[in-house]
Amino acid sequence: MTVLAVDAGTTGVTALVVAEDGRVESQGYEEFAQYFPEPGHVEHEPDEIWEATLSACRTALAGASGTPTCVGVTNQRETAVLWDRATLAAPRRAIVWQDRRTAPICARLREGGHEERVAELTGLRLDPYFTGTKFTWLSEHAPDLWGEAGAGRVALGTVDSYIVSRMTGGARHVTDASNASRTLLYDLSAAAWSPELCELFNVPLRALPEIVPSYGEAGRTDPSAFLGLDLPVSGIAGDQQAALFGQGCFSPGDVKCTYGTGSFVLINTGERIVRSDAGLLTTVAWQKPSGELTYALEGAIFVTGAAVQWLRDGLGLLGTAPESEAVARSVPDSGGVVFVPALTGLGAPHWDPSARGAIVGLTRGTTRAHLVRATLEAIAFEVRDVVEVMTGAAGLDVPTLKADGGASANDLLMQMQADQLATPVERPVVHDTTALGAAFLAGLGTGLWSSPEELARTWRLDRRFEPGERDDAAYKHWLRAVERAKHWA
Ligand SMILES: Nc1ncnc2c1ncn2[C@@H]1O[C@H](COP(=O)(O)OP(=O)(O)O)[C@@H](O)[C@H]1O
Ligand SMILES: O=P(O)(O)OC[C@H](O)CO
Repeated sequence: MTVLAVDAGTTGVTALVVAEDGRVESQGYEEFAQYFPEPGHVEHEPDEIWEATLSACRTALAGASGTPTCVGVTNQRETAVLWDRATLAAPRRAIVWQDRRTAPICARLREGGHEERVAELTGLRLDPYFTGTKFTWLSEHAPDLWGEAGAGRVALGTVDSYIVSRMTGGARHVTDASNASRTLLYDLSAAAWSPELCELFNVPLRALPEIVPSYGEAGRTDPSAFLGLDLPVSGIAGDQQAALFGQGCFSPGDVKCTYGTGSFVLINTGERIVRSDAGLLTTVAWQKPSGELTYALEGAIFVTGAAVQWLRDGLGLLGTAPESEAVARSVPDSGGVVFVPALTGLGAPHWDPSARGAIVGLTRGTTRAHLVRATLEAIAFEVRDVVEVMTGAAGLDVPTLKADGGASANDLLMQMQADQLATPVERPVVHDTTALGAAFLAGLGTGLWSSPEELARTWRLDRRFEPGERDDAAYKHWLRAVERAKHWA
């Protein structure tokens, strides 16, 4: 028996067929376009996300031994999507989590004295990252659509809700608690949409999805909409929470970092809602079918792998992202170059939407290899900044870091990370623990697996990176450069 897992990420969609023993039987992947209509704006075409989902699933299913028994969905979080409830067509592009256009709305709400109450209810902060102010922006810039949403004809949601809606032929409009907890509209303690927050952000509650547990049957795929398949959709979670699950971080204190477009460090805090005033977010990790919630503290870094992608696509310095490793290894250090990849502002622990990227320390001797190496170092520094907040202000212990995601394939980056943290970094055989986590949730949801403990036994170590010598002088340069990147736009 197998499970089909769909990971609709920021760069593209991955589909895995996962066997009962946790092995990946087959996979498919399809990139989709990124739209940057104005500086600071990042958009996706929902139809293209759906087409990429179908294509990735087709490839994965073609390599699988039989028909899967259920489907799990995981997704880039916070991205605001709208679609017509009857036709499922999207009337406009989605506003992506990285989009900074709502910085003025956040400032307005802050000036209005709302920040403390929003943080108290949601565990989040007033930052353009989250869905809430993206909806507010739409209400102000697309009033007709907002009228349609209020009348129940247009659905509002995140990428998980959109995909499940498409898979079920429009029969289900749902999201899970982990995704809901990223919207600024979810009351963490009440475990429900907050009417107070919906009013503050001008969001019609009736247009929002029903919140369901992260596993258990949430709907069935419609064969005419989804590749002829009639399967239960039995797992849904935001991608970072799914990765925490896929890494087997089931116990309080377990920590993982996923290196994708951005990097997200999550520590399981069990049944406790732990709050941080040092730049970490409090979030739902997952919700069991019984309703019981597991929470996490999160450090969200917006641009890590995307900086490598920018070297490739924006500057043409690399042919492929994996090439960054050999190019960086061709020099012993970054030659004094420091790159702060604040290309979409800064997230944890700084939270400055007006920060912009900075490259300092250039000389006539600087080569592309130095800049590429400085980019990998920047990723390790950014994660160190977040882990230092976890172990310092938040008083948590991080004895090892479990790493996953596309950029975790980079051995040099992983070694830099272990050195910078002075902590071992462990990478599992399956780097794509996000999709694996969605498969685990879906399989638990249908009884294919009986407990998380059973799943934990399927975790296999690929490589452990032991900490070596760390360059504190380079880190000091990094901290100075970060200060320069702040308050730029
Ligand atoms: N070997 C590598 N070294 C450095 N970066 C990489 C490597 N492979 C992929 N990446 C980066 O990782 C990102 C893709 O990882 P993935 O986990 O698929 O991201 P997402 O889920 O955000 O779409 C891209 O931004 C890419 O530039
Ligand atoms: O698509 P990813 O893997 O970069 O993850 C995006 C996050 O969910 C944003 O919060």
